[in-house]
Amino acid sequence: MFVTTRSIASTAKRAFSTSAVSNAAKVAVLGAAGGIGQSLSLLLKQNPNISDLALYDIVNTPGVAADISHINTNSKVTGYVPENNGLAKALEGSNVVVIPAGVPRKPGMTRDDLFNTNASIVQGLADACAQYCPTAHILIISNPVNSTVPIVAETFKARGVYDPKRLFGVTSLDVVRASRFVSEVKGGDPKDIHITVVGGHSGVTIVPLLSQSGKSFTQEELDALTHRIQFGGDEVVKAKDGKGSATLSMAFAGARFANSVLEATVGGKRGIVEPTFVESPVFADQGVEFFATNVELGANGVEKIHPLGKLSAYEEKLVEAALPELKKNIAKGKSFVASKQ
Ligand SMILES: NC(=O)c1ccc[n+]([C@@H]2O[C@H](COP(=O)([O-])OP(=O)(O)OC[C@H]3O[C@@H](n4cnc5c(N)ncnc54)[C@H](O)[C@@H]3O)[C@@H](O)[C@H]2O)c1
Ligand SMILES: O=C(O)C[C@H](O)C(=O)O
Repeated sequence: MFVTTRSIASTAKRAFSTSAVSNAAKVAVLGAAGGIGQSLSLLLKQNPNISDLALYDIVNTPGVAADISHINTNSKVTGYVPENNGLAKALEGSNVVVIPAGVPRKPGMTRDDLFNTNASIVQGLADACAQYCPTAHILIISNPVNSTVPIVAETFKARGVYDPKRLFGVTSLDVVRASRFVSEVKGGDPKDIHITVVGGHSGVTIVPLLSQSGKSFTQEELDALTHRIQFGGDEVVKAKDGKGSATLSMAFAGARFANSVLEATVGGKRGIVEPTFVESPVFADQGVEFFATNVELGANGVEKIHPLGKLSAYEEKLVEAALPELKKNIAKGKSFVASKQ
């Protein structure tokens, strides 16, 4: 169902003609009525690089879209639900698709416990993206990211449209948390504290490289900060006490990552580097096909995958612990898609 009566054809045309900036884009949010989806859509409405914001969910998007559409920025907001081919209409002409659809954790659950529900949701949405916007940049927030990203890759491969440069697992929240948590211990403005976080997005697969921050830490600080960055999500899950996981900080981190992708792709800006979980050569020789490191973004998405850089002995051990878990998570995502074919 449309919130406005405009046809999808006119939506697509407008995406490149009547915005405040000449290179403005269409962005679709799938899962837009959820905790992350609503706040993320609110932040994206303030982004001048976006001319069309298409909000899709299985419920409630007409209301969310009507509400956000009153904000006085240039972008046009449309809301879609599955009826009347809503998903196809939301996706057609999209330059970027952000996916926070799926269930969040409750206390006592791991992200992998979400697999049974979220794998099918993500696969279904990925299959629609492969059909209706095969060249869009796909940003995956839905957990478990270590498995949902390979699910999207395999789904795109099955349709013959996979481009590894255009698929990103969003790990920005780990980096946002790391700079905040380090500032709490060491002082300073978190915006000036840059912590590289590599690996994946769950527990021991989240590997902060504190030795590269230019700051010095006692062993006690290293242990405490590393644990807090790896398990920061649990703090929010526990505090929300059964009402979900991080939504507001995730929306902030997701909007920042989406903006970087837009600036590099449709905006033509060069030299933007973001941490993200992508198909990567860094540990491919050890059978780990996807890995998060800093990635330079370019016109076609992934431009250059940065290496790990120099690691301390402590960090080498963290990476060693992350690799088998990552390998298992990636294999689980791939075999899920294979089992459906
Ligand atoms: N990558 C990260 O760093 C990160 C951070 C926080 C949360 N997450 C994950 O993001 C996901 C969403 O979290 P949330 O708190 O927003 O959950 P939520 O339950 O508040 O919202 C999820 C939304 O997805 C929608 N949805 C379900 N199936 C759908 C489908 N087939 N198509 C479209 N929409 C569908 C639901 O209707 C709901 O509105 C969870 O899997 C969570 O674990 C990831
Ligand atoms: O912890 C979660 O389940 C949500 C998210 O992955 C997070 O890191 O906050």
